[in-house]
Amino acid sequence: MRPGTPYDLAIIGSGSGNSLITPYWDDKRVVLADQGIPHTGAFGGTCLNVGCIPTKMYVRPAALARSPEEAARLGVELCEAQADWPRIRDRIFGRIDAISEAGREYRERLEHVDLISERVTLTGPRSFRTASGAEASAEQMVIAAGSRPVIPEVPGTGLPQVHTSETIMRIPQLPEKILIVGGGYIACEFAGIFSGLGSEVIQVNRSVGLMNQLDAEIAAAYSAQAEANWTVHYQRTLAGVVEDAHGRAVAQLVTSDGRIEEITADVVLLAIGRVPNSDAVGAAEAGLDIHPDGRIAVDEYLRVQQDGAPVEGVYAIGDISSPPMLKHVANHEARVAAHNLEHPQHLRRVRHEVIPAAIFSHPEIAHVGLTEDQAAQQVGAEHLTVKTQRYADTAYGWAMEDQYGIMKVIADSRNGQILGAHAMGYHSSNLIQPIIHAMSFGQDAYTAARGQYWIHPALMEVTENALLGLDVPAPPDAPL
Ligand SMILES: Cc1cc2nc3c(=O)[nH]c(=O)nc-3n(C[C@H](O)[C@H](O)[C@H](O)COP(=O)(O)OP(=O)(O)OC[C@H]3O[C@@H](n4cnc5c(N)ncnc54)[C@H](O)[C@@H]3O)c2cc1C
Ligand SMILES: NC(=O)c1ccc[n+]([C@@H]2O[C@H](COP(=O)([O-])OP(=O)(O)OC[C@H]3O[C@@H](n4cnc5c(N)ncnc54)[C@H](O)[C@@H]3O)[C@@H](O)[C@H]2O)c1
Repeated sequence: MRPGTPYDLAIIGSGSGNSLITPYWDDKRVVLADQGIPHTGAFGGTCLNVGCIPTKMYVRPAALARSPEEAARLGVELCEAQADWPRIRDRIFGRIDAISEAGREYRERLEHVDLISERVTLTGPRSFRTASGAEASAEQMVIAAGSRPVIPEVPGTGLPQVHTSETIMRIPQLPEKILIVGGGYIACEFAGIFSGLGSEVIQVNRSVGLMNQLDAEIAAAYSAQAEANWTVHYQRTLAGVVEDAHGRAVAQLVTSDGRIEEITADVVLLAIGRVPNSDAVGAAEAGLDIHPDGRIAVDEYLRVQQDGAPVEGVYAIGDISSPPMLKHVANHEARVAAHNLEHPQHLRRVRHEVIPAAIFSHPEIAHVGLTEDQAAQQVGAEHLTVKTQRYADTAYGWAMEDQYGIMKVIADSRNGQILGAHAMGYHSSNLIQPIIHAMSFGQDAYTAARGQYWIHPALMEVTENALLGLDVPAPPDAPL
């Protein structure tokens, strides 16, 4: 680091923050601070090292390991699947660690970029101090310091058998039995992975049902599938974990009627949410406005707020400030922040209207827009038209002998505006994309269904039929 003169740009966080260093900064001075991923010190943030990418690299082998069961339904006998965890793990991290390391080396080589591999704390909106005491300031700043797993304040979470998403993917062996605490994205994705690879999975959730934040029909359908695929216990809260004489974890759970229940497992995975790292960067102490859930407050241009007013040239992006903690949202915000840093006189707004997401569990879930309950509240239940299309009622669904796939689309029956879509089943994250497209570009359901050819008999006919099933008016000169 070069003490004294301010940098042109300071960035905290090498996840989405790393992509802000565009060629515009080639003749300027940039400082990028990242303390590294806990336990490995890896460069490049959550998605690459401990998030989206490695989890989905586990989802694929887990799906393959399930194929004998699916094949048998279609009359094909495959031999029993045998997952080789060390090989799966080493293939995944063999690729990821190399990419992370290459990213670090590239940044270190750049003359105009100083990389600080230390924890930093804001000393003001445009300045920070490193853990070793060096100070830096900059004309412009982006805070992209992400989020971290919530660790419940109960005894035993420090035991070596107890993991979060940051450590579970590097364990030495596939656990025979895993206890997963939580009923959201991370818990459900890992339940799908470990059950597919052959572990006995017990998932416990505080409330009744899994993925309760979703449309109620999809949450209920998913919960029923999960209950069929692995063991699920509801209304259990973790009270602590101890180690037994055989080195296994014994989780103590409080039931809804106050009893203590014990579950013994090889490993315990805690997946009960993530909190923004605003406290870890000292955002409140630096005078920035913080939402009650810990997110740094930003305006529509992603400028941080101080006493309700935007701070020029200081931005926050990604999990530290976004309501949805999703990589595609963080990426979009990085593009907006990159533009606004380079064009302070022509700021662009962030686009948060149509945000989709997928949960890569077994089955996979995808959603965009309002749930049916939210849509009813927003436009009135009497104005809704809703179609739930079963995969099993399409030609490709017959080919798959599909048993549970559904896509539900919700629209305003007065004008065909698509308000939301929710799907569960094979490749639902792909099948939903035409609806994301239609919603993003303001295309009504009638036109989206009939204004294009749909390849027959592709699985995408699920999406076509869901749209065709809505009771919406044909616009003037509608496609036939
Ligand atoms: C298991 C898992 C699976 C996921 N799967 C998906 C998915 O499939 N699809 C999807 O869209 N999203 C997924 N997500 C969410 C996604 O990973 C995040 O939304 C995204 O990575 C956030 O990016 P970011 O740039 O805000 O933060 P990060 O990528 O977390 O970057 C923040 C960086 O800041 C550093 N940092 C923090 N505090 C300091 C400090 N004080 N000083 C210096 N450095 C600091 C951290 O070390 C980190 O490298 C997943 C998350 C997890 C945990
Ligand atoms: N595919 C994806 O896009 C993907 C995958 C993983 C994570 N993520 C992102 O990461 C975020 C965090 O994921 P997550 O699964 O940890 O959080 P989550 O908010 O999705 O789910 C948290 C779960 O933990 C439960 N819970 C909360 N506090 C609890 C407590 N004290 N005891 C017991 N249970 C408790 C909640 O009821 C909920 O079921 C997600 O919201 C999502 O934005 C996205």
